Amino acid sequence: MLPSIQDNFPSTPGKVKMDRNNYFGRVTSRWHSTASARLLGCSALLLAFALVVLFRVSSSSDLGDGGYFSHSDVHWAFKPTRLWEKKVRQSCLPRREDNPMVVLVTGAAGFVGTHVSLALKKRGDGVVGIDNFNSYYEVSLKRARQELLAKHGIFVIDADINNAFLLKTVFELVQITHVMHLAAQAGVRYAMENPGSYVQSNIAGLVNIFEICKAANPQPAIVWASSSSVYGLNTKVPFSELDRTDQPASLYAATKKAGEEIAHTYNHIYGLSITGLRFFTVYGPWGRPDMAYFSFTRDILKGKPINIYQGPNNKDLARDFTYIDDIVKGCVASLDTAEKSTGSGGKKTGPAQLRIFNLGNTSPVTVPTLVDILEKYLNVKAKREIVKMPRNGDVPFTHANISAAQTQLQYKPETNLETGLKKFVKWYLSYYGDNTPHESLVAW
Ligand SMILES: O=C(O)[C@H]1O[C@H](OP(=O)(O)OP(=O)(O)OC[C@H]2O[C@@H](n3ccc(=O)[nH]c3=O)[C@H](O)[C@@H]2O)[C@H](O)[C@@H](O)[C@H]1O
Repeated sequence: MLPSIQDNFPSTPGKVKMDRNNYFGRVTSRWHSTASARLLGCSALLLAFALVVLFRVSSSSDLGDGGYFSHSDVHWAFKPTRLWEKKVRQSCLPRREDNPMVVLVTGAAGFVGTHVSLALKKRGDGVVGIDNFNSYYEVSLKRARQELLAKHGIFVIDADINNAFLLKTVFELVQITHVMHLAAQAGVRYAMENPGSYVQSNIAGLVNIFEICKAANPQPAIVWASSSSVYGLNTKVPFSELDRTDQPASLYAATKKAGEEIAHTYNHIYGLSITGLRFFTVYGPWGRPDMAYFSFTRDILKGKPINIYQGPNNKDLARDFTYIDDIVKGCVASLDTAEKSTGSGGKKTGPAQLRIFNLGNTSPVTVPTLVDILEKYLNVKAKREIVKMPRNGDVPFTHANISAAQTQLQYKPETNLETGLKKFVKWYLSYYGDNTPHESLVAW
C-alpha cells in the first residue's frame, strides 16, 4: 500500500517529508522490474509500514499530553488521556454569561492565532487552540507564544489540522460554536521551495476542517484567513472584494484563492456559515520572523545587509501594512457577526452566510520607508542593497478597499505603520534583548 499525498507531507514545511516522498518515488520506479520483485517490495513495504504504525501506537500511551502524533508521522493516530480531556474542557469554559462563544482557533501558536486567542479569552469566551509547531520558522517563538497562552488559561493542542480523528474527538468533548481557522502555510516566496506544504495545509487542511465542521452537530460558524495575495496581478486600486482574483502570482496565493472556492462549495452544499478574511501584510509584536519587517530588524541589528526589492522601472514596492491589533478587531467582529450554520447531520437545511472581507490599513507604504522607520526606532543605519524584485511570486503593491468591512464589521484600522513598528521594535528588543549587538537601541 502506498501512502497518500496526505501521509507524505506535513501541513507545513517538510524537508524531511520531501525526502521521504522522493524515497517512495525511487522505490516505486524500481518495482516495475519483475513481478516477483514487485511482490517482495510490496510485502516489505507493508511489513515496514505495519511496524511503524505498531511502534507509534504502542509509544503513544507514553505521551501524557494526550498521545498526539506530530505531523511527521506516517498515519495520524490519537489516544486522548483524561488529563488531555480535562485541559480541553477547562480551556473551553467561558467566563461570561451573555452569549459566550466556544472557539477552536487553528494555528493558535502562530502570530495572528495567538493574538486572536488572547482577545477572545480576555473577554470571557472559551478558547482551545491547535497548532502543529512546524519548523517553517523558529519553533521556540511558537513555544513562547504557547506559554503566553497557557498563562491565560488557553490550552493549545499539539497536532495537525489534517488529523481528523483528533478534531472529531475535540468536537465530541466540547460544543465548539465557532472555528477561527488561521493555521496555514504562510509566506509568498517559500512556495517555490516547498509547494507540497501549501497544498497540504492550505487545501487539504482546509478541506479537513470543513469536513469536520460539516459533520458536527450543531455545525459551528467558521471564520478563516484568506490573503491579500489573491489579488495577484490585479492593477485596479484599491483592491475591492469585487475585483478579479483569477491571476495569482504565487502558489501561496493560488491555494488561498482555491480555499475561497472550496468555502463556497461547503457553504452551498452543507450550509456552513463561512467568512473569509483577506489579510494585508500583518505585522506587530510576536510576529513572523520570515516577514520583511522582522528579518530586516534582525539583520539591521546584526549589521548585515538587507535586500530591498524594486519593481519594474526601479519603482519601489509598497504594501498596505496592517497592524495586528486592527486585524484582531476584524477577526473578533467577524466571529461576532457570523450567523449560525444551517446544516444538520451533514445536510443543509437552508441558505447560510458566505462572506469575504478585506482587512487592510488602506494606506500603502513603500519598503524603503518601512526601513527608514525601523532605522529610526532601532537607532541603527541599515546596509541597504537595492535589488531587482525576484520572479518568485511577489507583487509590486497592495492596497485594500475596506468599505465592506467598515459597513458590516465596523472595522476601522487605527494604527499607522510608524506607531505599529515602534511597538514591534519595543517588543523585539524585550524578547530578544541581550542577543542584540548594539547598545543605543532604546534612545527613542
Ligand atoms: O498580505 C498577504 O496576504 C501576505 O503578506 C505577507 O507577504 P508580503 O506582503 O510579501 O510580506 P513580506 O514578505 O513581509 O514582504 C513585504 C515587502 O517587502 C519586500 N521584501 C521582502 C523581503 C526582502 O528580502 N526584501 C524585500 O524588499 C517584499 O517584496 C514586499 O514588498 C505574508 O508574508 C504572506 O504570508 C501573506 O499573508
